[in-house]
Amino acid sequence: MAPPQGSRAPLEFGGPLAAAALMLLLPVTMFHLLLVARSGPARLLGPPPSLPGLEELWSPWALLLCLAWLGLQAALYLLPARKVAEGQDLKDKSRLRYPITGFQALVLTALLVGLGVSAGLPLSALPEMLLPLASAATLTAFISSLLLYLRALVAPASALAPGGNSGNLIYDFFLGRELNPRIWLFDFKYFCELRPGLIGWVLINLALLMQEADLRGSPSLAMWLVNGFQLLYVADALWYEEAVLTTMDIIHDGFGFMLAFGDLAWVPFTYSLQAQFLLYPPQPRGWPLASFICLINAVGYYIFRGANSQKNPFRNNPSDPRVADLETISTATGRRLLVSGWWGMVRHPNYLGDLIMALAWSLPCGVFHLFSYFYFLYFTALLVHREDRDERQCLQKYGLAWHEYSRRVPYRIVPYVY
Ligand SMILES: NC(=O)C1=CN([C@@H]2O[C@H](COP(=O)(O)OP(=O)(O)OC[C@H]3O[C@@H](n4cnc5c(N)ncnc54)[C@H](OP(=O)(O)O)[C@@H]3O)[C@@H](O)[C@H]2O)C=CC1
Ligand SMILES: CC(C)CCC[C@@H](C)[C@H]1CC=C2C3=C(CC[C@@]21C)[C@@]1(C)CC[C@H](O)C(C)(C)[C@@H]1CC3
Repeated sequence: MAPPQGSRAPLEFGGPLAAAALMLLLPVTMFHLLLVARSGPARLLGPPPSLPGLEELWSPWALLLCLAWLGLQAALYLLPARKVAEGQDLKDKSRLRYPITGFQALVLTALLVGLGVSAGLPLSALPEMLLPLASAATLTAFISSLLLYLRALVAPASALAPGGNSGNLIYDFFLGRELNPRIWLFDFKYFCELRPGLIGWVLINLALLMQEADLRGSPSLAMWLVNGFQLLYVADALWYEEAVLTTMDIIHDGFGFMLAFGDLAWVPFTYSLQAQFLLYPPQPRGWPLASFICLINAVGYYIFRGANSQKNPFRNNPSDPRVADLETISTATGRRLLVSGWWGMVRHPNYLGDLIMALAWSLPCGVFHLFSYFYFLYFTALLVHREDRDERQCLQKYGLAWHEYSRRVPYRIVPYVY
């Protein structure tokens, strides 16, 4: 049921036609990249590799593995939580509760995988299954989005997201209609955003590292770097799990195809492209270069973590001693905006740190292969677009106060550049 005329949010992502195109283009791009990655010298802009047969693209075992993975992560989500956090205020001023079990899920998954490998589980065979696994994840995302769309038909208007309820079936299916679809404490969007895809990503990376060890006797330094950096990123996301409750995806976006596909398929299969790339050909890296790349990653992480660790406590409790000294401006909504610290440097310091890390993840693959920079290029486009969406949402929320913030902090992501 669409909200009454007049209360509809402006269409984002280019409207229904672009949403339809994206629903086709995103899976096609993902499969293209997976095929290119295993085709020897991986060329991003080269001719598409020949299409594999159906038996290479689909396997019922891969679907079973995918569902078992989701089942395992769901079971770990439901384990007794070290903490139950509250989300931000909803329209009716109530707050939802979220179990904080992400890091524990990562550690338990690592223990289970460790036990499995020592009992003979052939983890290094996983990369051979990436294509059918990606097909299974795409199908799961598609069916989940369909069920979520149907569920939203009977949801009360108060449960719907600000966007994603235009009345256009394709657009709403893509963006997602319900803001927080959940059954009791099991919140589907929160679960998918942080668990199966992120933990699946580092598991694929680990399997690629083990495959490289099988192929060459030991993993290369470049492979260690990519694995280490990305494990740090995922472990950080799960350690600071609560911080995801103040992100745009949880507060603003509905749960539809974009996030379901993004979380379940796009993240594990395209975010692991650098490790996939590193299997062919070997990329010898010396320690001086490796140390420099580590330094770039450390700078990115420092900015990313610093910025998110200022915004999140501030949003939960503005008088939190960690942020109480920061300068703020008031807004007509009663909420304040940080104008000093990281948020006084640019308007999206967390994006800046994230982008610097993205660069550090590609550098171990060398500078001659555009393919290994796919993540960096895609991520730059994603964050520039996301920043633009957020800017419009904040302008709508905070009006004059946002203009004042933009005047005081004129750069969006990169100081003196953008
Ligand atoms: N690896 C990946 O694929 C991706 C990673 N990310 C990362 O996820 C994280 C979250 O991103 P995202 O949700 O887009 O953005 P933010 O975490 O920056 O959240 C934006 C919101 O923060 C609040 N805000 C903005 N400016 C201020 C300020 N000066 N003071 C206080 N609050 C402010 C506003 O919400 P309000 O005022 O209503 O609280 C705004 O809508 C980022 O670190 C990003 O890099 C994001 C996308 C993809
Ligand atoms: C496929 C489409 C083009 C877009 C899909 C976008 C999604 C892949 C991303 C949207 C926001 C995300 C976030 C993270 C992962 C990628 C998606 C789901 C995040 C969980 C990564 C780890 C970070 O520490 C974070 C801040 C917790 C991120 C939150 C946003």
